[in-house]
Amino acid sequence: MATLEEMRKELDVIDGQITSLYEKRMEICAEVADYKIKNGRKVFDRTRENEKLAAVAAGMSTEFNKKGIKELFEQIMSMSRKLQYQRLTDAGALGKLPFIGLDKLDMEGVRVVFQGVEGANNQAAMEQYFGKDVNYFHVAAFRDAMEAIEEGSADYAVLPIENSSAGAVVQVYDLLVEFENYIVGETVLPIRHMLAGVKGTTLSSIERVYSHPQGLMQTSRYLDAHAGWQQISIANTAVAAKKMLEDKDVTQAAVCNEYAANLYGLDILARNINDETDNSTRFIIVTNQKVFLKNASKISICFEVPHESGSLYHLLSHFIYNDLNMTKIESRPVEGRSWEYRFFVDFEGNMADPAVKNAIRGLREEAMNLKILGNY
Ligand SMILES: C=C(O[C@@H]1C=C(C(=O)O)C=C[C@H]1O)C(=O)O
Repeated sequence: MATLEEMRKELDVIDGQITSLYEKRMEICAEVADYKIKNGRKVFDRTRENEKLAAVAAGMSTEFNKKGIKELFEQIMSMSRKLQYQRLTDAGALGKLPFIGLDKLDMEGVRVVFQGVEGANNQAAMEQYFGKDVNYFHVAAFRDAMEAIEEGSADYAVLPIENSSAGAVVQVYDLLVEFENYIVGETVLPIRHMLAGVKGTTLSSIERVYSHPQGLMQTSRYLDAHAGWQQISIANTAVAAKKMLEDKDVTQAAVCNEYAANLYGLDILARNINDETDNSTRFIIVTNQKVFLKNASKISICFEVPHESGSLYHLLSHFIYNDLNMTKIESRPVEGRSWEYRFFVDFEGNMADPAVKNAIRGLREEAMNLKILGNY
């Protein structure tokens, strides 16, 4: 039997042949790219790739090798496509993305919509982004806010997209797909619960505490330590704060944010009483124009993947290959197609950057229904 050293020498010879054949193959792929640039052909040809996979598998004698050679050729062809996208980018053949770059967002005299009532966290987020003097109105549902910007009764909507402890606001993700509206900004609001009452209220005068069930739950450690306080659920934290102002009763207090406490002229009796100290919500700023800030640094996209093994893996390779840092991935069911998913990906980058154009080009050809949700 051959020694390990002898077997390794044999492998080295074979690997030398594979590597030089790989280089030769890639040179031809570069010529294919030039042909495609000249003739306006797409890089990705799924039929040709499937035929190739079947052909290489047919040449194998065992099931194990059939599977292995297919995996290997999937990788080889994926590299071939990436080389071709690169050449298309270098040749300036990527075309323009249908988004207009702006130096700054139009903030003059704009009208902003948020969902909820006066004093809601959505309003606090809006003021954090647009300033206190902004012209605004509020609506009952997230969908109403999307409709308001789509039809132009508002220029921007402020919508919660993700909470640091509760996770994604899934309705907003689905609405971003449904509406032709785009993300142009984001703002993160710390959610801090306060105990607030009308002037004269003290910790010892309180008998009842009102808040949204979430507000009561998120502050249960603090509230439960006061055995004599009855905890009562109410529509939301801002409504609880408003009730304190209306009732002017020192035997009751509200769990609400500082913004609502100030809005309704309440005294804050205890600050930051939430069990989790680091509780914040990320809000997006949405408009109906396809615009992006020239200094934008984050892109949100979504796409559906073909129902085949390895398809998400292949699509995500466009980020890795183009050195783009993915910051978030979320999935949602595709309506009307049970067990199929739409993926939402956030990554760092600007649309004017060739690496981004390159990745988007690849994703657009290889994924289904790619949508750029915004660059901000
Ligand atoms: C090289 C081509 O481009 C792509 C890459 C392929 C490959 O590397 O074999 C096959 C089909 C295309 O998706 C081609 O169109 O032939």
